[in-house]
Amino acid sequence: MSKVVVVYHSGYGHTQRMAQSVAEGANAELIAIDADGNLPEGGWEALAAADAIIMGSPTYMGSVSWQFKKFADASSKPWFSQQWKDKIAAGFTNSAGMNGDKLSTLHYLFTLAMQHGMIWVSQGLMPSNTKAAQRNDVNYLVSYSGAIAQSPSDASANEMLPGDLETARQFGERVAAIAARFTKA
Ligand SMILES: Cc1cc2nc3c(=O)[nH]c(=O)nc-3n(C[C@H](O)[C@H](O)[C@H](O)COP(=O)(O)O)c2cc1C
Repeated sequence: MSKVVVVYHSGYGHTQRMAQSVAEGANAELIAIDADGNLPEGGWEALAAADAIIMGSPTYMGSVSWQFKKFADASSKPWFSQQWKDKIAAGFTNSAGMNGDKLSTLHYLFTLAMQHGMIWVSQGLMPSNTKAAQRNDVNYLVSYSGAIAQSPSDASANEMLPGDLETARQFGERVAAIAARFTKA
């Protein structure tokens, strides 16, 4: 069985809920980047042992949070020995706006994965974009590059929409299925 790790930062809990849904779908280990931008003990080792790494950050000012960026810069250490090369990679983000420049964040995560020589997995879900579309449909926000969610700026993490969380769960499932194809039995 392949090992999937979800590594994420969340300032106020919304992206954490999304990360939990992704991890549920992928049957993955969750690793939280803390408020100082550091991993818990054993975090780097878990990433080194993973077949797939799914990275998540809230969108802050059109990109990842500084805590996630600190983690990304610290990943230059495994980069030196090409530790993550040929691992499966994927990304997700959450922000207050329906758009809010979330794609910039996904592009940043993609670029980080490419720097590491990883293999990027797309969202892979059909868009819900017809006149009949409902806010709680899967992939209502219509992303192709990774999973996205939207939390109004005055909504608590408990109010994350079930459609966005289900989108995240199905995304995790997809990444795990792709990782399994790449993992030797
Ligand atoms: C410093 C900061 C910058 C933000 N920038 C954006 C932004 O560029 N686009 C957006 O849609 N929302 C933005 N937001 C709103 C957050 O993305 C939103 O509140 C999100 O749910 C926070 O996720 P978290 O609870 O995981 O930290 C910003 C929030 C903060 C605190």
